[in-house]
This record gives sequence, structure tokens and C-alpha cells, in this order.
Amino acid sequence: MQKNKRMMVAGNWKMNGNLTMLHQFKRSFPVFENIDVVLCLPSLYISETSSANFSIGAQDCSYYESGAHTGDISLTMLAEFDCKYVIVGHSERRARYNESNEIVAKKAKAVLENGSVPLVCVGEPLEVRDNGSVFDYVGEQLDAVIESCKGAMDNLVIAYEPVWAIGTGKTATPEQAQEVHAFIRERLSKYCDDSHSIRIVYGGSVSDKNAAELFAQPDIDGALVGGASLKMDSFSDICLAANERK
Ligand SMILES: O=C[C@H](O)COP(=O)(O)O
Repeated sequence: MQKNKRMMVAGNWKMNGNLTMLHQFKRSFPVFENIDVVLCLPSLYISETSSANFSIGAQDCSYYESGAHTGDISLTMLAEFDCKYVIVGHSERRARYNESNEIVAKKAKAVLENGSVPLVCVGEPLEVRDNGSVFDYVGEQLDAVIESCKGAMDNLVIAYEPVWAIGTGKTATPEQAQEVHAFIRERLSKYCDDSHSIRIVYGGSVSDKNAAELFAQPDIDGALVGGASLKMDSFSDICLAANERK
């Protein structure tokens, strides 16, 4: 089914970049009228950034409102800087900071309750793909989020990011990505009236070379871009491919 929603291209700078780069993006990033463009920045830079041409996102958040949580940032603080998008459950945080499916689900719920948009990352490591249990693995990640956010999923964005494709230059083929996106949509359809209105974006070595063929897939509604979002030319070419998608 063809989409009736706007594509989304979100850049995730991870722990990269500097003020010079940021100011260059603020000064010169082009306008793309048909899509939502988001830049998920290191927290320190969020307060430095506002642009008419892209929205600002965070790379993580706390699910607590306030209190003794050293190093954490609350959703209320992010909202004070007009930061309406938050990545939750990125595989780097799941792996390095032991974020379980339950923690990711709590964060996704907190973001939705705050009126912001969670970009919830799911995706399998290589050994899971190799042993043929991708749907079980991704399904479990998804079920935790669905259980926690049931009834309020309109603003949810799911990012399918196979771990083996992140930062490796080894993108999932459009067919591999489409297969999992269709599975995710089917799973969502059991719990929301219109799963086609929920955006499911792909992440994992997306570049200006492969973006158009990924975006041509019926269930791929955009991209979560790491490395290629650090260069304005490549990131804007990816946005252009989404913007021109029929
Ligand atoms: O959040 C972004 C993803 O981890 C993808 O990163 P990548 O485009 O560098 O592979």
C-alpha cells in the first residue's frame, strides 16, 4: 500500500561533530518541503540549534521526570529547547548501557506522554540473522514497546536498524529491509487502527548511493542516518531522494 504520510529522514550524529559543523548546517542546509528532516544531536548542541529547515532530536532521554539521575536529561528539559524527537533504544545504548526491552519501552512511553515523537530502534545482530530468527527477535523488541504504548501510538516512529549494517558499509538489501518493515507493520496493525500511518524508517549504512532504492520499497518511510548525516552534501542528497519519492 502506498503511503499517505510524509517521509522522514533523521540524522544521528552520535558522539560526533562540533560547533563549526553545526553552524554550517544551520546556515546552509536546504529546505525539503515534502519530508520531515530531523537532526539528532549530542545533547550539548541541542540548545545551540534552531533552524527552519530541520527539526532537532535527542539521542536518548530519561524516563524519569526529575530527581537524582546524574548525567540524565529529562523530556521537559528537551522540550524547553523545542526538541520534539527522541531516539530511544539505539542498539549502541542497548549493548553498551544494558538497555533492556523494558527500559526502551518505558522511554518510548515517556516520550509519547510528553507529546514528543520517539524514534524507537529495533534490529537484530548478525548471529540472529544467520540463525533465521529475525522475526522472533525483532518481534520481541517491538512487543515491549507496543505493550507499553498501546492506544497512543500515533506519533510513534519505528527505526529498523539491523545491527550488522550499522557503520559497516554493509546495507541491508532493499528486499531484506522491506521484508522486516512489512513484518513490523503487520505486528503494529494488530494494535492500532491504521498501521500505515506509522512511519517505519530504515537505518544501517544508508548513503546517497543506496537511499533511493531503499525509499522505493512500499514499507520504508524514510531513514535514520548515522555516518552520512555528518556531511551536509551526502545528508541533503539522502533527503532529496526522500523528497522526490513518488
Ligand atoms: O542511528 C543511525 C544508525 O546507527 C546508522 O548508522 P550508520 O548510517 O553510520 O550505519
